[in-house]
Amino acid sequence: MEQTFIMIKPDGVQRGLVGEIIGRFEKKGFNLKGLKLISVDRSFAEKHYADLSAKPFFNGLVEYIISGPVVAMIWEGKNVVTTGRKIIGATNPAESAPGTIRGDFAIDIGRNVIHGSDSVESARKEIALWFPECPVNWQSSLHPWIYE
Ligand SMILES: Nc1ncnc2c1ncn2[C@@H]1O[C@H](COP(=O)(O)OP(=O)(O)OP(=O)(O)O)[C@@H](O)[C@H]1O
Repeated sequence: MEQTFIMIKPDGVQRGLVGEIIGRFEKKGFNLKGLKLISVDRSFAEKHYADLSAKPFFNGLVEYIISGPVVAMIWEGKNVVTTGRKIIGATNPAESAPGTIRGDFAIDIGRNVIHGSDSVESARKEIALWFPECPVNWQSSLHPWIYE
């Protein structure tokens, strides 16, 4: 089954949005396959955002991600990468629809609360980076109540 990497950024942790965000993914029907509260150092944050290293906001983005602990998660389910991005909302909260996480809880693009992988391939790379240990292997008993 498809997996995605979701990270609640330091502002989301500081603002007490962890339970709310996890609840949205759980209630949708996705399965939590990995979860940890972790502070990352500069070189790790630079590695995670390596694709954006040429962007003018790169240094600010790295400072933001290392400014406090983040919650790193693996979520699993059918189309979870694309649907996860829909649950999260547009990158710039000014353009995120109400009902999405960023639409409901964020104002500035540089404090947009959450990250979600943008493709199955990025999810694979990000899960390998953030969860080098083997995540717990379990299956939800709700499967037949969520999938036809
Ligand atoms: N113009 C900007 N100014 C400040 N920060 C920005 C800007 N554009 C993007 N960012 C930050 O960089 C992150 C990564 O940007 P990207 O273009 O990959 O968007 P995204 O894929 O929606 O976000 P994420 O990777 O966090 O899910 C954004 O979530 C945001 O925190």
